[in-house]
Amino acid sequence: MEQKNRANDYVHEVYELVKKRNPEEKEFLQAIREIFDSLRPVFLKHPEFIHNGILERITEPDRVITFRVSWEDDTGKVQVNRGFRVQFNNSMGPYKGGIRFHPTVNSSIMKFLAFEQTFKNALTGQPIGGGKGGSDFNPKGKSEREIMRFTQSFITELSKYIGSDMDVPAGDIGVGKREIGYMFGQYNRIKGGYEAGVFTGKDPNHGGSLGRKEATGYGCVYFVEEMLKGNGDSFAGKTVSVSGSGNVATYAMEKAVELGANVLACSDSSGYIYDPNGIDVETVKILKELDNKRIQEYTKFHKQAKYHEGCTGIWSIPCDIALPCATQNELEEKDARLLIANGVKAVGEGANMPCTEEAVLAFQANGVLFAPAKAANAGGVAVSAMEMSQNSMRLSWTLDEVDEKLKIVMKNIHESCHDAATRFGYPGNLVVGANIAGFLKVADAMVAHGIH
Ligand SMILES: NC(=O)C1=CN([C@@H]2O[C@H](COP(=O)(O)OP(=O)(O)OC[C@H]3O[C@@H](n4cnc5c(N)ncnc54)[C@H](O)[C@@H]3O)[C@@H](O)[C@H]2O)C=CC1
Ligand SMILES: O=C(O)CCC(=O)C(=O)O
Repeated sequence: MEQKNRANDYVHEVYELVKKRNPEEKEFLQAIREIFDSLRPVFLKHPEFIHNGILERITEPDRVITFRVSWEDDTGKVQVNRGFRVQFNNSMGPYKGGIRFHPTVNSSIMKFLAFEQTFKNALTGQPIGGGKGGSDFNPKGKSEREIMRFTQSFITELSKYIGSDMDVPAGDIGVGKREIGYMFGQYNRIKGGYEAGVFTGKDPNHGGSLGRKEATGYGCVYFVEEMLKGNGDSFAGKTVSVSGSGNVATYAMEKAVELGANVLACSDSSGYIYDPNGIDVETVKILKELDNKRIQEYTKFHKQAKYHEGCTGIWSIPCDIALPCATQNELEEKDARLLIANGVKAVGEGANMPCTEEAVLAFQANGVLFAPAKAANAGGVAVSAMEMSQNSMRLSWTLDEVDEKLKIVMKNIHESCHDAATRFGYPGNLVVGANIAGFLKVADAMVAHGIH
């Protein structure tokens, strides 16, 4: 009992400390609470983590780099944005995590993403630490040249802090292979060499890995399929709603359809489409990947489909499986309650922290199978780590080879989450399982590396 109180007090005290130090950072504090809620049983079994001040240290980033990004728009006007890189924890390997270009980017969002990334990356079983970066630059409405000039300016400053054994950025919202190409080109230009492994998510024709663009979405569906299998079920014949229509959403839809599901709806930040015949993923790819169009345009090619303004309306459509693949806190408690009332069986988080804390609790309390982001969307970074391996070995694996490895990684992550949940007294709770399994790996490494 005394030990239990000590574990509870420790978690509570450190949370209060983090809150005091980061009072305005609501997304960061949300991500901290989500992990802390799972960790109490860990400190009962591992008092050495308390003795080594692991929670105090693991919640403070190694460093946060903030910088000015000046660039000239097409009219010759000087524009200034703010750039970030949060190097959160490198106990498991070089900092690794995407770069986000979106007007909402701020310190809280960067820190929550980098914190989550630390545990996600540990779950993959690959030697990568946690980081994340980005800028409040809005790529919407910018010309190709403006995007290039901005990206070059961004990486000119960031190049001082990254490197293939130091910190390896990749894409995220608003950053795909085009932007990674500009960053890679500018980095090599500044350094005067060719450092293949300094970025991942590169074009497979020049240094990237086949299967990277598909990996997060496919990986999410592989994870959910494992979770369903554990409950005697599968994607076959299920109805699915997928929020977003970007990189993660598109390939989650593609894999779900391949496994026999009927994807009925997807969205973007303006609204959602419902197609009673099932979403035609090739049309979404053409609209989004090639033409950069709004999802509304889908209805021009598929007359039976309906477009609705407002992105959260997508959760009012009855479905068996919901895959939120757009952005943080996009699925709130009211949306969860609608999905539950309409009989949803499983939820898989393709985006980072897309469900609010209240939504997650509602799903769990109502017996909905729930696959948390740091496990379910780890396929992208796992294939990024494979890209780093290929770059080091100076060879390229085939798409089938990468996909086979991805399946194994996702199966292993599911197994370790499932086992950790059982071992620590929360059988079937993959939120607790993912938090504990990821935390144990990072905490063990931090103890081994001494206090610093
Ligand atoms: N790209 C990757 O490999 C990985 C991405 N993620 C996460 O997945 C999420 C999506 O990232 P990407 O697909 O790469 O970005 P993206 O930029 O390719 O696509 C984002 C999509 O979400 C839509 N969107 C934005 N806000 C929305 C909202 N409130 N409701 C509905 N749609 C909205 C956008 O219109 C766009 O279609 C993010 O949370 C990201 O951090 C996680 C792991 C890896
Ligand atoms: O591929 C990577 O390095 C980063 C992926 C990422 O940003 C994420 O997992 O959220």
